Amino acid sequence: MLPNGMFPPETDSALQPHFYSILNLLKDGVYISNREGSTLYVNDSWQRLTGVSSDRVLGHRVTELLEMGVFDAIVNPDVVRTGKVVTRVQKINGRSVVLHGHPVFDARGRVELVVTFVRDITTFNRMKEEIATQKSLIQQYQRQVSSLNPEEVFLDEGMVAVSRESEELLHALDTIAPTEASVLILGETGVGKDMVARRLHKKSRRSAKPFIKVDCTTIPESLVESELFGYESGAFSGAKAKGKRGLFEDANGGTLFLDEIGELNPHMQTKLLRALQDQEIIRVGSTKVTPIDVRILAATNRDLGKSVAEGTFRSDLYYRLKVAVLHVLPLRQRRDDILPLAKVFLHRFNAKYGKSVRLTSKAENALLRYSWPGNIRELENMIHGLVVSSEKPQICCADLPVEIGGAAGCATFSSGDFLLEIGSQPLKEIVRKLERAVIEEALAIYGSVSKAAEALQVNRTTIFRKTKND
Ligand SMILES: Nc1ncnc2c1ncn2[C@@H]1O[C@H](COP(=O)(O)OP(=O)(O)OP(=O)(O)O)[C@@H](O)[C@H]1O
Repeated sequence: MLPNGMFPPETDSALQPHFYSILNLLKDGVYISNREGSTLYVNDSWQRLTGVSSDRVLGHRVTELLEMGVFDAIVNPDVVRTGKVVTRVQKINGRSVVLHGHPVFDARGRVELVVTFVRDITTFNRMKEEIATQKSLIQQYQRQVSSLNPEEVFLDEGMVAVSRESEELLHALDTIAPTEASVLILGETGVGKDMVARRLHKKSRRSAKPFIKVDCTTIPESLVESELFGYESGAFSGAKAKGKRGLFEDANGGTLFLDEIGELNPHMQTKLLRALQDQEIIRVGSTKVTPIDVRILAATNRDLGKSVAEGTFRSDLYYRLKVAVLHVLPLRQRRDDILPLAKVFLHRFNAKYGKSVRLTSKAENALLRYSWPGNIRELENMIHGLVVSSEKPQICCADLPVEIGGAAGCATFSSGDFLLEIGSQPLKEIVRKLERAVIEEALAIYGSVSKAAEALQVNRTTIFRKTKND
């Protein structure tokens, strides 16, 4: 292919054929031109990569080939001018190739040849494009999903934990979860003890095994023992003929969550303590011992320490259960969770009933001021009720149950209250918020944008503009 004596000039002509066969073995394409730019040699890989036969280029100058449109980029002139390696991307026959042009100097140090290595990057480019498309699709989906409801999507398994207090609880929970320790979960009714227990299980090494919840108050006292430990055939009248496994056996390998443990009678407290200490149970009516491997979580809204002091709860069981303790605070002691929770519940019930109800800022303030004796359950039920019964898109203060709206003084509007509520802020910001609160109130009262606009003597676009989300 290369005329004898042309390349490389000093190479012994006997070695030249070997030299070319080596170049032909290369995976990368090789393209050689002289300092004038005439094409001297292309190897087989170059022809394969570009789909251009050697006849079309050999003997032609690279500049001519550029003009003829065979290439759209060349490196030869720049390599000759600079004496340095030059890199370019070239489109040839619809394929993208990357060129690395290397200078070969003569004895006087002049660039005599340019050896260009050619690598196909079409596939690489296509993959890059595909990745970019996938990335933008993912971003698009993320935007869509987050616009549906940011809190619901980004909070772990629907568990809202925005306040510092809740974050601390989650941190403690995640630390305890992977251990085998029994955990006592304390907190008022409706604070989320059940949710905490489920998360403890989920984050533990037992997560693939059963999570069994027992509400100690719902099992009749006479049946607690047989429910927990099971029974043998004929153990008592009304028992199944074949006998029955108890909840301890059902939970084997996993977690048993004893809710309302403070309600357990003294006899059962003793039986439970024995099961926990010995890691084995005996079915009612049987003498056979069955080993069990169960992690115990227990919850109560009672002050168990007091029950111990009063002698109604066994102290040894109490200490056996409280290897680790998690206090779930009442909602009034973690007020930063109130509005995120309210939004999650609004979203959930709006979706369920096909509505798009939202709270006015005054109504939100009322929620923040209320003491929530029934905690998260009370908030959830209240939002449920509001969504179900609301005929308007906005829930204002007056729509809230009296104990909540009344407590916040919703019936009257006072600029003094408003100032106290929002604290020190620039006047412009205060006016903007005040304006928005008035418009929201009007929307809630009049039930539609047109009617509110008419009442406030502005046009509809003003209402939309001033109430759009910040
Ligand atoms: N952090 C949270 N994020 C979202 N929802 C929550 C959270 N905590 C509790 N809830 C919801 O509040 C309701 C009450 O929670 P849960 O049943 O866990 O409370 P509890 O303390 O176990 O109540 P009880 O003392 O009556 O057994 C449930 O519907 C639960 O899904």
